[in-house]
Amino acid sequence: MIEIKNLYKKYKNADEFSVNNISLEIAENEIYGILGPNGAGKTTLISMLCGLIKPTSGSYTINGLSPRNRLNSIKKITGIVPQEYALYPTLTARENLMFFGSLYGLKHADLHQKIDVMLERVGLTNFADKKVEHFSGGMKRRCNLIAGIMHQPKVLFLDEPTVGVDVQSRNVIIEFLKELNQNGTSIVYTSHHLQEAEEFCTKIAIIDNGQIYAIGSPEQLIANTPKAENLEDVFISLTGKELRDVI
Ligand SMILES: Nc1ncnc2c1ncn2[C@@H]1O[C@H](COP(=O)(O)OP(=O)(O)OP(=O)(O)O)[C@@H](O)[C@H]1O
Repeated sequence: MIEIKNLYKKYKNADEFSVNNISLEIAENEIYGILGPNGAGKTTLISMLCGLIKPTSGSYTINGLSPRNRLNSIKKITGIVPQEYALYPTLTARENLMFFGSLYGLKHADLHQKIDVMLERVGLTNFADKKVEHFSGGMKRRCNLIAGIMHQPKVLFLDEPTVGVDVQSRNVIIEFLKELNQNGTSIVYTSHHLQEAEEFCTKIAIIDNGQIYAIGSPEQLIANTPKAENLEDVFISLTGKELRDVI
């Protein structure tokens, strides 16, 4: 589904590579976690795969399509749920979703019905016509999520989809994502919530300093790390205990 070959990214004026020779294969229908400490390169990697920023070198294909000549086709089959809310605060949830749906070329009649179904699925029916600026963090995250999947993408990229939400919202988001996956959407996601990733992901790449440190299913990663009882133990063993403070 996704093949990444020797991908590098060095931002303008940066001394170091933020993504430093990453090669990965992500199979169809996987729930693939890209995990790493602050500044590891997760967002940079996902942003390149979404076509938001250009690699310095290296290549990737999604469903056999290369962004060099098929970026528009890639955009049609991928969905993005960014870390920052991609919602207009002064519009209502429904208005936001109408806007994103039309961007994806969905027809008006279908769109109304689809929005109702999606809002219901994430528990936002009663707030459909309220402005997003009044929403709680969890409500914004759930609305942000459906904005990214209005066109039923084959691949969905999610950058920390459950950050800053309560347990109830988290559960709704994760259950919704599992359902999407069961209906044929491959998922690539980043998170700092290791217990969530351990339960949710079918495969995980742990990255740091722009490089891959380990790849495997959660069970494989735990089994291959001496004394590890869970994914957090694996993570600490690979990336260390040092703080990653940068400004
Ligand atoms: N636009 C930019 N210009 C210059 N450097 C950047 C830019 N964006 C990110 N970086 C640097 O690239 C490195 C990787 O950052 P990135 O945001 O990809 O990491 P991350 O793993 O997503 O971190 P976090 O968990 O904090 O979101 C960091 O050193 C960061 O400071």
